[in-house]
Amino acid sequence: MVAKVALLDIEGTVCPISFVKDVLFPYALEVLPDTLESEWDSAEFAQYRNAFPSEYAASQTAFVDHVKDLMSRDVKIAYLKSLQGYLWLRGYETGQLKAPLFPDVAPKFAMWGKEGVQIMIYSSGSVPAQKLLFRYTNGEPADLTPKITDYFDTVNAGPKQEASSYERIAAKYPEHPAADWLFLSDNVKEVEAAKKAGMQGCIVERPGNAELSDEARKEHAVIQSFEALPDL
Ligand SMILES: CSCCC(=O)C(=O)COP(=O)(O)O
Ligand SMILES: [Mg+2]
Repeated sequence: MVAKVALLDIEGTVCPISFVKDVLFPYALEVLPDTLESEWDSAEFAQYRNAFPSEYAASQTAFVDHVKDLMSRDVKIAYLKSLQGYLWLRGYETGQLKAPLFPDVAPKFAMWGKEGVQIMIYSSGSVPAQKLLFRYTNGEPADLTPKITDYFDTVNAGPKQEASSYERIAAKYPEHPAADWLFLSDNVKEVEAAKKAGMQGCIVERPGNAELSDEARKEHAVIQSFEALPDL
């Protein structure tokens, strides 16, 4: 496995799914009513409110009900992801939120840095939300953003289960053909899409992730820790 770019998913790959479901989502729902109360008509909040379908942007009650419904079904739609990033900002800045990265992640970032391997992120979370998560981690140093070259989400790259999204990402770096990229994710369909686009792919199996099928284990490389990755 020789790669020049490590392209990383977030949830279920660098941090537990439970951090997103049991910490980030409840935090967003907790601060939502007060945020709407104080910012509903503000110019800053307009970009988030106006991105919602008009029937939900019309009243605070409809807005909250829709956000709750989307989050209960873990719908990864761009306007929700964008709002979540905004709601999490204060939580990270005040120290209430800190991303619990798996212990093998930061050491691997350091190693890739030494080896000249570029680190890029591709998550359903919005780019601003991705930057917050890597800016405020439980690691030492806590801020891993200086090690990350670029960030991709469903807005600037497209859906994560489509090969065309990975082609778009690779095309931004003509010096790195698709074969130079290694995509790491907990999601089998995402890894299959990356491989279809010509990237290398590997499934990351973390505690709390969905069970992998025998077929997925046969078809793809599966690791439980970044330590298991050979030097790139
Ligand atoms: C980086 S924001 C928090 C995670 C999140 O909201 C999300 O949807 C993560 O999905 P992923 O594509 O990283 O599995
Ligand atoms: Mg994931």
